[in-house]
Amino acid sequence: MSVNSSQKAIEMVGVNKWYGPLQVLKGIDLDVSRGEHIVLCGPSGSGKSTLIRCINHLEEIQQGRISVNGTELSQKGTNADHIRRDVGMVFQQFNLFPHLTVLENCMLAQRRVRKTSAAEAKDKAMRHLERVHIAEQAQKYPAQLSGGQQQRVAIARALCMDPKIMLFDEPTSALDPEMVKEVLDTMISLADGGITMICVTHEMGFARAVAHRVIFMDRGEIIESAKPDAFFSNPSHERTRAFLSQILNH
Ligand SMILES: Nc1ncnc2c1ncn2[C@@H]1O[C@H](COP(=O)(O)OP(=O)(O)OP(=O)(O)O)[C@@H](O)[C@H]1O
Repeated sequence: MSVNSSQKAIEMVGVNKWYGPLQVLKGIDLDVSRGEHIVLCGPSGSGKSTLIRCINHLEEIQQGRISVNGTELSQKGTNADHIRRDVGMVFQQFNLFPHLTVLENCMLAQRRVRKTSAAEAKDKAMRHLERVHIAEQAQKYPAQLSGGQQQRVAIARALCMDPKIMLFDEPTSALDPEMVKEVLDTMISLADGGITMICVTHEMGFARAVAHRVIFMDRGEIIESAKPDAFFSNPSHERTRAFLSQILNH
């Protein structure tokens, strides 16, 4: 797992965000290096999803700066499309188009956004479906697949856009336990390929296996950020210890 710490993939400086009167991000400072893998954890409602959704302007921030691969996201998101070219996102609920086949799901954005030819889009879709071991399901519709298979399609679909950064928002939390491993294995092999990754998850085995850094958030703030060994064996903050004992004993 190589990290190029001289080059920043993501830079967040003094980011504050409110939903009405509720401040959900409080002074977030975060640098992510190219090739770095970050696992973001914390209690429900601590702002994890909001933080990663701000990176590609699915949410607007009110204060602070966010840059992606050296391009600063404008406050109103006028250059969000440019930023999103580099950023793939995978959600808890897969978000596949139900009326399109697996193959069509993987071709759509390539055709619409990149104006790729049908043959090229199909070729790339099949390559990524093979990469996530699901090429044989290409002609099926999402509803005909298991949750784990749908999530692997969602990952393949994101990869078809050649993202430099992948954001995962609790990608396994809607899955039956027996399907979690197949999705985590896919993500581990993706991490081995050197892509920059931020993953919101409570899968601490995954964090130990791939994370360069584990970040703990609580009530809109980054409380702790450490390498996995230190994070798990010797967390420095009481709130991190309480959170870890809760999830590890669950
Ligand atoms: N669209 C919205 N409008 C108003 N409040 C919101 C909205 N989205 C999130 N919130 C609130 O913002 C806070 C942070 O939510 P967020 O989803 O980022 O937390 P989280 O740490 O990802 O939680 P979870 O682990 O439960 O997904 C919560 O209090 C939530 O209720």
